[in-house]
Amino acid sequence: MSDAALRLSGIACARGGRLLFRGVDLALERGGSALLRGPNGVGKSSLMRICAGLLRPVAGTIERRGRIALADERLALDMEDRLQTALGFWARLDGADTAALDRAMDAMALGPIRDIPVRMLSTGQRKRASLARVIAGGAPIWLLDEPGNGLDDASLALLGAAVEAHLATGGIVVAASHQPLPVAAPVTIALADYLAEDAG
Ligand SMILES: Nc1ncnc2c1ncn2[C@@H]1O[C@H](COP(=O)(O)OP(=O)(O)OP(=O)(O)O)[C@@H](O)[C@H]1O
Repeated sequence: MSDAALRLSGIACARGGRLLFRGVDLALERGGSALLRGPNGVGKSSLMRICAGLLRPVAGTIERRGRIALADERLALDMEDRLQTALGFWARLDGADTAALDRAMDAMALGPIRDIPVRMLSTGQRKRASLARVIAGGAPIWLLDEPGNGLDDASLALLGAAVEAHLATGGIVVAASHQPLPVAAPVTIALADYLAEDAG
């Protein structure tokens, strides 16, 4: 992960023909983290998708060095599979071995529910499962959209520890969150400061 980087320069975003924000800059190198803040609908998830390469900005440039993993409200796990099987599918695609998957499941305390079908998981368990998918995948750049949603205090602590460990090994984390990102001194982007003039 030593040369991971994510750089945004002058990013502007439009959805449904409406300009949301513009002029967003961000430069993260290894061990760097950023927190996107702002009210509902300001464009946090849209900016995450731009970072992931899933949405094209209407202006600006983006440079990614290193693989990206995105965890958002889409669980992206087969509802009928057992949790471990569903996570194993992604681990294989990501080239992660069984030990990496086991470590990721341990990091999110998923061991006791590994045999439960995904569709039966609670809200917080699903969120932990999607975080385990990201952890197991080994991508240096994590994009976490509302990673704390639905998590109890113990699970929030697990999230904080996982993020801290990732940054300590040279990873990069961008989180859109209504809660504080559980890491020290992230770059904070308050998207409301970048509203386009015609975005009411
Ligand atoms: N596919 C789309 N087509 C048109 N408009 C969209 C589309 N996706 C999102 N939008 C609009 O873009 C705006 C920003 O949405 P986005 O999900 O990025 O906001 P957000 O800051 O993440 O909100 P929240 O805090 O509620 O999750 C919203 O007004 C939303 O309705």
